[in-house]
This record gives sequence, C-alpha cells and structure tokens, in this order.
Amino acid sequence: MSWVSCWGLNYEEDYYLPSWLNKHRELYRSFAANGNAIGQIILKTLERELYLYSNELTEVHQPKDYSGEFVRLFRYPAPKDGKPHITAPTPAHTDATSMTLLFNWQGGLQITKREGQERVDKVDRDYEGEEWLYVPPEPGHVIVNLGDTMVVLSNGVLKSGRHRVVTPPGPQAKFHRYSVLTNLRPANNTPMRALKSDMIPPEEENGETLTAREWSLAKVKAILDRMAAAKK
Ligand SMILES: O=C(O)CCC(=O)C(=O)O
Ligand SMILES: [Fe+2]
Repeated sequence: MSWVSCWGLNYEEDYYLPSWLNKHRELYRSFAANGNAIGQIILKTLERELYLYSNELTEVHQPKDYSGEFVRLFRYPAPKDGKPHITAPTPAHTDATSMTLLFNWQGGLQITKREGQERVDKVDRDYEGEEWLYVPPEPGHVIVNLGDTMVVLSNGVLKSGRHRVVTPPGPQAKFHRYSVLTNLRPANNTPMRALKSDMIPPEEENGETLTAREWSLAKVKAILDRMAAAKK
C-alpha cells in the first residue's frame, strides 16, 4: 500500500504542496474546503443533539485555524496472485481525527461488530475473534467516520468507529484500490477535555489538559512505540 498525505495547515492561506499536486492547487483547496463545509453541517447537528448552545464544536474546526487536518490519497495495489492479503493493508484502528470523510470506489473498508469498546484506544490494539462487516461504497455518497477527538469532547457520549481496510471482495480484488480522504480536526490549541452540557457527563478533574496538538502527537507516539515493541 502506498499513500501520500498533505497537511493543508490552514488551507485558506499559506500551505505547501509537492510539485505534482501543486498543479492542481485549486482542486486540492476546494476538496479540503468542501470537506470542511460538509463536516460543519454534521457538527452543527451534533451540537444540537448534545445540547451545546454556543457553537462549541463548529468554532474549533474552522479552516482559518491551524490544525492537524490533512488530505490523504491511498493506492492499494491488487494482490499479484489474486489471493486476499493475509494481513489487512490498513490495520484496525479508530481515527485520531474529529471526523474523516472517505471517498472510494471499491469495497474493502470494514467496520467491527464488537461492542463496548474502550473510550479511546491509545494504541489501536487487535482483539481476538473480532467480527467484521464490509461497508460497500454507494455512488454519490461519502463515508463518514467519527474520530477519537469527538469521544473526548463528548466525554464518551459519541463513539469513534473502529475500522480497517482489507483486499476488496470478489472480482474487485483484481484492481488496484484508490481512496481519497479529508478530515476535520480541532484547532491546535483546543483543550482536549469534555465540553459542558446537560447531555455530557461531567469529567473528573485529573490534572493537566492536553491541547489537540499534544493529544494527537501522544496517540502517534503510542502507536509507534507499540510497533517498535512488536518488532523486538
Ligand atoms: O483507505 C481507506 O479506505 C481508509 C483508510 C483509513 O482508514 C485511514 O487512513 O484512516
Ligand atoms: Fe481510518
């Protein structure tokens, strides 16, 4: 599997793109901006359902603010022998985003049937006997995965969806799989603690609150440490 990510930090103004993508700068900008606009509609609905009355979710996901948001393109080569890959090309995980918008044309994305998962799994561990369901792409639709920061901001009222990508089923396996995703993430300085509302259970005070940037770096570090430990 190969992929390329472009961190469109503050994609309304200054951002760097590699030369091959810079030729399509306007397409890139409008893809990221439209993704954010779709996300804003979903966040507005969640604000209402969570009884948040002062734009607490939408105001920390504004394109003008610096955050860890990115656009990512994936290419999953078709297996040469036609047999499904033994290990999932994208292993099971929840996204460290607030919300991921995923565009793809082939199957292969799966969600888990497992219930009662931990609040936020810092290392995306594997669970024995976990059952998986395909999410077939529908023309004209985008797949939306809610991510871990929403779990933190809602103190567990919202859940992040655990998913993975395996070889596309049936005859689709003969073709390379491409996917394009964009996402929403809280502005870098957003405090990663539960928002206050009648729908959100109050959070226990436990010392220091990380910013969104510190919080996502800690998740990446936990995953890298786990991968290094698995190699030993
Ligand atoms: O390639 C895909 O369809 C999904 C990849 C994914 O889950 C991710 O990058 O978080
Ligand atoms: Fe993901």
